[in-house]
Amino acid sequence: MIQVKNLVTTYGDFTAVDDVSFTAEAGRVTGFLGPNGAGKSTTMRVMTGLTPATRGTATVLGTPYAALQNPGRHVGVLLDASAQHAGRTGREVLTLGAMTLGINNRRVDQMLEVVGLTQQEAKRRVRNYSLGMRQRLGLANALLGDPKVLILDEPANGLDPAGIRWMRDLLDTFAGEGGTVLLSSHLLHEIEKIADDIVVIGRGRIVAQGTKEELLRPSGSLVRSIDDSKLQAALVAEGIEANPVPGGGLSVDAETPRVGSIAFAAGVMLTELRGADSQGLEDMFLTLTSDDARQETAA
Ligand SMILES: Nc1ncnc2c1ncn2[C@@H]1O[C@H](COP(=O)(O)OP(=O)(O)OP(=O)(O)O)[C@@H](O)[C@H]1O
Repeated sequence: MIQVKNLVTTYGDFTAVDDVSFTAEAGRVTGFLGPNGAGKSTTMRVMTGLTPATRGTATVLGTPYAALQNPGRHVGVLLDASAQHAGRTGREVLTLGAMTLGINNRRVDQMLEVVGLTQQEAKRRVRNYSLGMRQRLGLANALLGDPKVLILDEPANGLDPAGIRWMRDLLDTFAGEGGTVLLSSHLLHEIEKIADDIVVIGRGRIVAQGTKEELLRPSGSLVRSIDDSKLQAALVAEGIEANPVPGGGLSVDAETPRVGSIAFAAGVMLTELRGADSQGLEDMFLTLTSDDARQETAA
């Protein structure tokens, strides 16, 4: 389990992470989603002891990362797949990793197989790896010490759709065996495919968190009737928000049975009543992204 509590990280007078709290549970894959510059990497760097917290705490398996003995045996970390030594072969990277962790060299071959790098590819220098291959190697490195927790910054970056599916299966298996996975991405559709739980961050603050089903669940209804104004008045009188939508009808902040019964009581005949589309998270994320894009353009 990973626990972040009221975490604040500042760079000079700039607050990159602003009172962030969330938990990544064991047995689940938690997606950490946010636009570029939202504070994901900074949070992960604090979790792994690379950047100090200004305030608040981040613990992994109940302990600050820096206090773990031989942390690679407990926590697998992949923060920047491009930062691996370009002059070493894939096999050398893993062999050195195994030596540092004090584990049997046999694990190198096992991990190469797990991440789908061939013996031939393992002999190539990392500078000649594609980004997707570097991600696979980084993941093999993170898995070397047979950890209980994985912290992965943008691990799907550079993977093709088949690679993303492969990663989802691998992380699902890891979590299925009781492991904790936290992975970041700036792409909603990537996170949607891989994660069970989602934490959304924007400009250093958590803006939403919950299970994927909760966050993507359609909420509200779309209703059309022979008298939308009368229906709107009846809904508003019950304290329910109802707004006209282009093309006719109302978008209503209530589930369909409640809308149906209010329409019935008000004597308004309905011509259409259905659940709204699951646009909520996507809309929120697009707003976050466009706000940040505007800021960057203005800067
Ligand atoms: N060492 C640093 N000094 C000053 N500002 C920094 C430093 N590192 C990060 N920042 C700033 O903190 C903010 C958060 O950056 P961070 O890298 O955590 O975002 P991110 O969500 O991981 O973004 P991306 O998806 O682009 O990787 C950004 O505005 C960034 O410019």
